[in-house]
Amino acid sequence: MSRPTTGGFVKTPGWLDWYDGPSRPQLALPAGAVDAHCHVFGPGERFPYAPQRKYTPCDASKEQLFALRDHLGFARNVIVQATCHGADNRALIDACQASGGRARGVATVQRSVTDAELLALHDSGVRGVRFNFVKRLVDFTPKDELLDIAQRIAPLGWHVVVYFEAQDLPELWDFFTALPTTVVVDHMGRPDVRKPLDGPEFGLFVRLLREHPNIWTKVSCPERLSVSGPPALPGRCGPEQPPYADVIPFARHLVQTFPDRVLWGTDWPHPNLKDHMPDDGLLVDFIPHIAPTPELQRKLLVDNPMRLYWPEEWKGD
Ligand SMILES: O=C(O)c1cc(C(=O)O)oc(=O)c1
Repeated sequence: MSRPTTGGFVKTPGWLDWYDGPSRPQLALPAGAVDAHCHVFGPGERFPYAPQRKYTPCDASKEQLFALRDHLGFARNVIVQATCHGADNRALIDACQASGGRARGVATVQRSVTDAELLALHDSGVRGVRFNFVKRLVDFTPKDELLDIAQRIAPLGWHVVVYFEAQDLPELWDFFTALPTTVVVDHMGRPDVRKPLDGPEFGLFVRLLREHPNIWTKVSCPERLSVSGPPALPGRCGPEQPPYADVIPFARHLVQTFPDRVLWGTDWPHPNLKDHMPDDGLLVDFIPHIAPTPELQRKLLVDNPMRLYWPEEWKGD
């Protein structure tokens, strides 16, 4: 079934809609598990997409996100502002407010944001800002503006989420390591998984985390990073043939080396995929391949996101 986009918007040609009727995961998620990277899109008629966006998605509402959360067995969501909404955080705020405390948000703000606006975002559940360096998604923002924003949000106890491609890390290194907050790197810094795990490119990323204890990463989006599959689709993968096998060594290395600084998320509704749309239930079943023990799974899915997003409720040590 083709998903609509409302409000007079037209989906980007070739747009892949999110997967209809995902399977129920075989993995029994630990109690209180958090999907720490997902988005809401619109609906466009209520929350229009930003004029400067680089793509127009199908709508993906908060009700649909919360239904997926319950179906997969997650307790909570961290909703990350998608670039198609620019710095207009209304859809994100609406979703956080409607969640009954079960969703936190990562917003996108401009330098012109006022202190009162930041406090209102905090009251809605926002706990971080996102800086995006992926050229196909955003126009360039000068680094001094971003640093200014980071300095403004630091006193609120917020963190910075960054999204970039592996080949751009050398140029971004000094900026990232100067940030005054916890820094969370989206999607493992997008490694090229055809390159060796112990090669210079991924090695630089591992060094970034090793030398900077304030830097965390999301071991998410194998469906974006995989080159040789197989995809997380019914009949295409299984216990003997895990999905996205070429991504597993990279993600597992990060989980095992930095078990207290990794997060996991579905990335639903999976913007801009070109090849296939994963079954989100099978994506959850990918987790044991990268976090092979119950303890690693608990840190990845409960302890770490709770410590970062719900510290007042986190009872761990
Ligand atoms: O790779 C992407 O296309 C992508 C886009 C967005 C966004 O548009 O915000 O977020 C993501 O996490 C990933």
